[in-house]
Amino acid sequence: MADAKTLIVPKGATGVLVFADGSAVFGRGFGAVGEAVGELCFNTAITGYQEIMTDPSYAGQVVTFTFPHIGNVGTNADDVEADTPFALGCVVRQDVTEPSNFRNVQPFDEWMRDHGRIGLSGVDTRALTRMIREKGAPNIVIAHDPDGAFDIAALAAKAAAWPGLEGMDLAIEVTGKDSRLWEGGPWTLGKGYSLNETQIPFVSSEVETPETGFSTALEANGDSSRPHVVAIDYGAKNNIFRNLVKAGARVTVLPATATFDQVSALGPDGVFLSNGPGDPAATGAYAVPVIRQVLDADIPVFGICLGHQLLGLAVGAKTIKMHQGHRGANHPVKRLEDGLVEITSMNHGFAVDAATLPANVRSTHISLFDGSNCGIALTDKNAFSVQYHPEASPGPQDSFYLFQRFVDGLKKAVAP
Ligand SMILES: NC(=O)CC[C@H](N)C(=O)O
Repeated sequence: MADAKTLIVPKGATGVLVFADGSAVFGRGFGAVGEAVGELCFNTAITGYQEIMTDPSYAGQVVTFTFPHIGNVGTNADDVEADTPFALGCVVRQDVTEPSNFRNVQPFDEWMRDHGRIGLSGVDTRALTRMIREKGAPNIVIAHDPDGAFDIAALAAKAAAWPGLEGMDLAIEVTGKDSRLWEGGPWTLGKGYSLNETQIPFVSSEVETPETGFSTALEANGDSSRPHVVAIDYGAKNNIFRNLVKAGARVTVLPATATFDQVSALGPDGVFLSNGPGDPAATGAYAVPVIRQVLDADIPVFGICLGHQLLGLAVGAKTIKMHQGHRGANHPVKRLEDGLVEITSMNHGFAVDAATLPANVRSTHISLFDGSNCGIALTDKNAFSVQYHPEASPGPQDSFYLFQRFVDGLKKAVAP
């Protein structure tokens, strides 16, 4: 890493990461030409770069992949967790090569370019990861210019001026704007995504009416013998909804700003709180009052990641910004009820501070990497949440049981 004052852009460098202190890491740019400012984090997953790039929880962040070969299987229309990438860009060790996979539709670098995302290759990602581990996730600018005409001091000033993720509500920017009915279960080889027949007829993807809000959704949403989960979308990964369907639910998705009246008008058997980007405390300003009303109404609740942090805030706990966060597909988590270890998918930079949990909330899971809180359950209500990602995508599917546990609990609730 070189100092800004002595910095000369090396010959052939077409991409750069610039830090707020003026230091820089050069490489080769790919994908979109331009620059973006955000937080740099690292992800240790070996597979699933397209799911990672399209996870809305990465809004405001640039991902450096520790696995050296990224892009080598190209991209396709199925391996996406949202309609578009949300990570601002990525940093990789090897240059992106010609895709080699029967599922490839478009090379990764073209896909990045078409979606306005900046890539940087040829970087010593091990050194970068060690630096983040030691100093914490930094604010950076990533830039790509085929002529290598970088004004490092100006880019460093932009990185320094960026306020950082703490205090930033990004859920409001990435949430779906309309209510929608979710259809379809998980992907299988040769079949793609299953369309769950009991979820049909699919009447409309926009069921909001100006007078009644979302109240027409219930009739529209298929088989009423399946428990109805109303999912609040703070920046949800699609595979969460697919897993809820697989577990037997029918799912209506509402925007992050949905009011309690809009939620309850749908007659939910359960409410799901999704993952999402940014600082939970900032999103909590409007999300927490709604979640408290849901809890007061004794509607069962399940939350994942940001949804976990928001449930924590709703019961009176505090959230904290972590030093470097957890991002990868191999994170061991211990289930405290019986000591079972789940290997999990993770993506978070904030956490629930277990020391602030009130008496009626127990810690259910902890990280075996650093002992941080990874799950909570209320002792006096049917409400629980986990910090990690049981929907995988990418990652192991050890924790699918959580979807089943939630939906089975609702079936009991709706049984005659
Ligand atoms: N995946 C998520 O939901 C992330 C939650 C939150 N934005 C965090 O960084 O901790």
